[in-house]
Amino acid sequence: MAWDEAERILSEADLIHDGQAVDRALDDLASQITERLEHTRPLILGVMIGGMVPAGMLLPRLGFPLQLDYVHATRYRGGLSGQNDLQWRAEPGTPVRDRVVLVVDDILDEGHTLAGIVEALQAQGAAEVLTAVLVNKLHQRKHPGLRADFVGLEVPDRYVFGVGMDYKGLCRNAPGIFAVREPAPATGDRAEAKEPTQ
Ligand SMILES: O=P(O)(O)OC[C@H]1O[C@H](OP(=O)(O)OP(=O)(O)O)[C@H](O)[C@@H]1O
Ligand code: HPA
Repeated sequence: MAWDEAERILSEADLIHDGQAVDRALDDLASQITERLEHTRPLILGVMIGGMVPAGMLLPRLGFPLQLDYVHATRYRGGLSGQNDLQWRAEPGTPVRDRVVLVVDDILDEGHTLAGIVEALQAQGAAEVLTAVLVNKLHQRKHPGLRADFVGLEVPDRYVFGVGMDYKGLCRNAPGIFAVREPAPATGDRAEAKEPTQ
């Protein structure tokens, strides 16, 4: 774990969206999701690990009956660049057949994670699969045609962390959304993430 490095990264990072902006975005997401899903008895699936923070902040803002479960699929696995394969660590425990499903994640970056999850849920017979992300990263490297149905905030094409998003497994608890100041490998870069020495 990169504890010393994370402390330095956190102290030098640029604040992109503060906690109040995050709260406003979650309020806005909640009203859009309510309008679309309140009569559908949806299954909400948080995407572990990062999605647990925005999902936990979003759910108390939803005032209609829903069911909560999770999936765990990871592409970055503690690094700063995504691997080609999406590694499944937990499929949904709740059957999705004929259900309206809302997948909640922290960030839509290149979109391969959400695309893989949506494809798996559709293959399992979900009636409809919708996606909500706290942040969408702005760049032109998206999985073809991939966009989230509900987006809270936009972030620039920099490595970001906070409100669920990690820097090498740490800093998910930062109360706003921060961008790493020092140059980091672009997330589209397939190079191995450099692990720090302790
Ligand atoms: O749009 P993409 O480029 O596919 O990246 C987005 C995904 O990457 C992160 O997950 P990660 O694999 O880092 O796992 P984590 O949730 O444990 O941080 C994030 O939580 C998204 O699920
Ligand atoms: O910029 C990012 N930050 C944290 N996790 C991520 N997963 C994909 N992109 C990012």
